[in-house]
Amino acid sequence: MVELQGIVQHYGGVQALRGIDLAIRPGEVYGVIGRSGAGKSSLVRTINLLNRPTAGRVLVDGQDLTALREPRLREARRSIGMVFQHFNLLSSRTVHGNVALPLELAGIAPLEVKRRVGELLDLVGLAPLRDRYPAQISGGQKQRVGIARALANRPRVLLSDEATSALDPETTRSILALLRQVNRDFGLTVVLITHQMQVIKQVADRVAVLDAGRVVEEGGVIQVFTHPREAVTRSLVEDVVPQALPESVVARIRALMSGAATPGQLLRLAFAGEGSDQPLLSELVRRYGLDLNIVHGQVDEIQGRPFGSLAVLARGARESLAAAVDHLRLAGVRVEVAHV
Ligand SMILES: Nc1ncnc2c1ncn2[C@@H]1O[C@H](COP(=O)(O)OP(=O)(O)OP(=O)(O)O)[C@@H](O)[C@H]1O
Repeated sequence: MVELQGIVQHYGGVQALRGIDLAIRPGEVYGVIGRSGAGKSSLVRTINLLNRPTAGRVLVDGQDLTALREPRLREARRSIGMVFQHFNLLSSRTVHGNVALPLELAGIAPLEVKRRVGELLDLVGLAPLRDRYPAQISGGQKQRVGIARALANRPRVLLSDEATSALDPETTRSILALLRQVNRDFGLTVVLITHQMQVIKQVADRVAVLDAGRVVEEGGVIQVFTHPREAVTRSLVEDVVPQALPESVVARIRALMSGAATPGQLLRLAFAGEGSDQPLLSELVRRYGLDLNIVHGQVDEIQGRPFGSLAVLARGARESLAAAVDHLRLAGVRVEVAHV
């Protein structure tokens, strides 16, 4: 469990964090998103006191890190691993040497270091490259070294500061799969900050939205992505869950609605999880005799659970339309009757 209580971070006159309270559950993957400058890096760096906050407390498994002094602080920090956007590998050390470093610093005996590094390199799939130098491996491989190094002291928490931002989409997917794997296999709590919503969509359980140094929204990823409350969240998730209908679609709907004899309504449907497995639209046609025309939409997946949004032009008697909207809402679908 990672608890942040009243975290404030000032850099001279800049107030980067203005009172953050968060409780990150053991074993979850927790995402932090926000615009550039929102304070994401500052926040993740307070968790291992890479940045010591101006005020507030950081508790890991109930231990207040902000109250510790060396050498106990150094020891406590070993329970928190970190991976970085630009990998931060030592160019003068081999792959093996980079992963060995934190173990050597912790005073582990050379034979044990060798054994543990061997295991870690197997885990991240880099055993054959153990004698290469960072300049001789790809970005994705460098990040695997970064992850192996972060796991060396068997941490309980792994912090990821834009770990996939410098990687192409395919490599990103494989690194995220690795993070998910270590999260599951070791029950590791992962806190990741990213500006890539695809990353959150793929691996996070819960997400916090940071804006100007404050948490403005927090919740399960499906909830936050499909029902964003704040304007900043809506604009961030626009990439993966489009909020506004494209102009061309609006124009097409207007054309379809004008000149039609039967009254029509544009319904914006947002659904997540189990509801999306039901044949809801065909039921609306059968039960309420509606004419449906899907004008825009997408169905996607968050951690294996379907979610999506549809814009449907529905035509039929006024009472039938109202009954159909109730029917959808009862089935757990969020419905907005949109005006175009
Ligand atoms: N060492 C520093 N000294 C002075 N100001 C800083 C320092 N680090 C960050 N800041 C300022 O604090 C604010 C938050 O920065 P931070 O890097 O935490 O945001 P971020 O959300 O991670 O941004 P980005 O996504 O662009 O990396 C910004 O206004 C930034 O300019």
